[in-house]
Amino acid sequence: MAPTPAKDRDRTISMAAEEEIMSVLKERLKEISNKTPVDKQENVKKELDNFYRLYGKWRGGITDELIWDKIRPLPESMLQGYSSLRKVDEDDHEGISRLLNKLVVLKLNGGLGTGMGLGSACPKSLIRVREESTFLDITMAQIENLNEKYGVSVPLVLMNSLNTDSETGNALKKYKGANVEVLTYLQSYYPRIERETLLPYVKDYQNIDSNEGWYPPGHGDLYESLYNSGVLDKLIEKGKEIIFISNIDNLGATVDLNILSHIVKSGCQSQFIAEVTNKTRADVKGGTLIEYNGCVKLLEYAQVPKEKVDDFKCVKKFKIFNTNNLWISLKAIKERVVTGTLERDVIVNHKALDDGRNVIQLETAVGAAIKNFSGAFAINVPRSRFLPVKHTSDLLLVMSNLYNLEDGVIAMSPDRQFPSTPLIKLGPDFKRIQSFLKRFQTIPDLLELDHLTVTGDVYFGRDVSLRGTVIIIANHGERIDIPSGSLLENKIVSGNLRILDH
Ligand SMILES: Cc1cn([C@H]2C[C@H](O)[C@@H](COP(=O)(O)OP(=O)(O)O[C@H]3O[C@H](CO)[C@@H](O)[C@H](O)[C@H]3O)O2)c(=O)[nH]c1=O
Repeated sequence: MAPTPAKDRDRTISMAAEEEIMSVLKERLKEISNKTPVDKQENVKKELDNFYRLYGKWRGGITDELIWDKIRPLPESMLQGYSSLRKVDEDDHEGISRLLNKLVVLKLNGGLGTGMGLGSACPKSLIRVREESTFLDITMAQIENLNEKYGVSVPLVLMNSLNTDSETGNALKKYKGANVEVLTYLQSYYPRIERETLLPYVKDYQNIDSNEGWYPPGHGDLYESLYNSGVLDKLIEKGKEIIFISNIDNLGATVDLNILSHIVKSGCQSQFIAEVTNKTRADVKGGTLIEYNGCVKLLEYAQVPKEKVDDFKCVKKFKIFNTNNLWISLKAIKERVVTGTLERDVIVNHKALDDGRNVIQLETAVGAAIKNFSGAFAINVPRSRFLPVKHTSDLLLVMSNLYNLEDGVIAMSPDRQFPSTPLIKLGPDFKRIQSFLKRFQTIPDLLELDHLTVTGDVYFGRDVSLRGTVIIIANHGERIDIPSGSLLENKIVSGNLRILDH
C-alpha cells in the first residue's frame, strides 16, 4: 500500500452538502447492487454497505489529521521482548500438536509483482524467489512440513484479490495431493471516488477486475471479507482458535511455536499480537506502532504528512517497524465484525488514472485493528522473522548463499559471521526481474558483504565474490562487466570495463 498522503477532506463543504452527498451515494450504491445478478446480490450488498460505512467515516472526519506532537513511543507494558517468552519444549510433540491444531495460517495474497516489473497478470506469490520455488511453493512446503512432522492439520488460507485469484487457483492445482488444506477467498472491491464529484463513477458491478472504477481496499478488509466469505465460520467450526496472518512476500513469517504457545497458555486473553522488529534504515515504506491519545495505533507511511517523512524515517525516533505478522483470536474477529465494532483508520489514497481521471480510494490496513482487541500488545521479534521481498535488491539477498532453504524455512546461513543483512542498493537497470536476472550469470557470494551499491549498465560473471563495501558505478552510456571468478573486497569500480567473447 503506497498512497500519496493528502488532506483528508475538503472542509469547505457544509453539513447540508455532506448529508446530500451521503444520500446520493446511498442511492448510487443501491442502483449498483440492484443491477448485480441475483446470486451475487447479497455479497455485493454487504461489500457496498462496508464501503458506505468507510466513506461515512472519512466524510465525518473521524480520521482527522494526525497531530504529530501527540505521537509517543509504545509504552513498555505494550511491547514485550521475544526473548522473554517461555520456550516451547521441542521434544514435546504431543504438546506442540495440541497447539498447532488450534492454528490457521493466512497469507495476504492480493498483491501483484508490478513492483518488480512483472505484468498485471502475475500474482507476486508466483515469483520464483529461491531456486525454482515461488513464495507460494515455500509457504506450502513449510505448512506441509509442520503437518507431517506433528501429525496435525494446519490449514492455509489465502486472501486473494481479483488480480490474483485465477492465477493462484491454477498454481494450486499441482498441490492436489499435498497434506495441506488450502482455503481461498476473495477480498472486497470498492468503487473509486471521483475527486470532483466525491461520488463513484461506476454504475454497475460488471467486469470489476478489468474496470478501473473498482479497487481492492487494502489488506484491512481482511476481517469483513473473511467473515462474509463464510471461511471464518468454517474455521471456527473446525475448532481453530488462532489465526497467524502475514504478507506472502515476507519469507521470515514462519509459524513460531513460542508465540503460539504464549497465546494459548494465556487462554487467548491476548486477542491480538503484532510482531514488530527493530527499525533499520532499510525500513521506510511500512508502518510502526505508536501510542496516540493514550491508545495503541498503527501509523502507516501513507498517513505521514509530507513534511514529517524524514522524521518518520528516523530510526531513533521510531525504533520499531511493523512486520505485519499478526496473531489474532478467531472468535474475537467474529465478535467485532458481527457487532460492527472494528475500527480502523481510513487511509486516503489520491490517484490519477490512465484516462486522466483524478480519483480517491479509501483503504485500511490489517494491523490498524489492533486497538479494538483486548490484551493486545506487540512482540519485538528478531529480524529473522522479517524478510520481505519488495525489490530486486531483496531478491538478490534471498537468492544468494546468505540464506539456506529447508522445509520451506529460509534461514540465514551459519557461515555468515555476523547476523546483520547487507545493505544493497541496485540502480534502475536492475529494477525489473527480467533485467535483474540477465545481469547475473550466477548470484555472487555475499557471505561477507556489508554494503553493495550498483548503478548503470553492470553485468556480473560467474562465481563472483563480494566482500565488505563494494560500489560499482557504470557511467552513462558505458558498461561494466565484472569478470567471472573475481573477488571484490572494499572496492569502488567505476568507468567502463567490457569483456567480450571471441
Ligand atoms: C493493498 C493490498 C495488499 N495485499 C497484500 C499484498 C502483500 O502480500 C501484503 C502487504 O501489502 P503491501 O501493499 O505490500 O503493504 P506494505 O507496504 O508491505 O505494508 C504492510 O507491510 C509492512 C511490512 O512489510 C508493514 O510495515 C505495514 O504496516 C503494512 O501495511 O498484503 C492484499 O492482499 N490486498 C490489498 O488490498
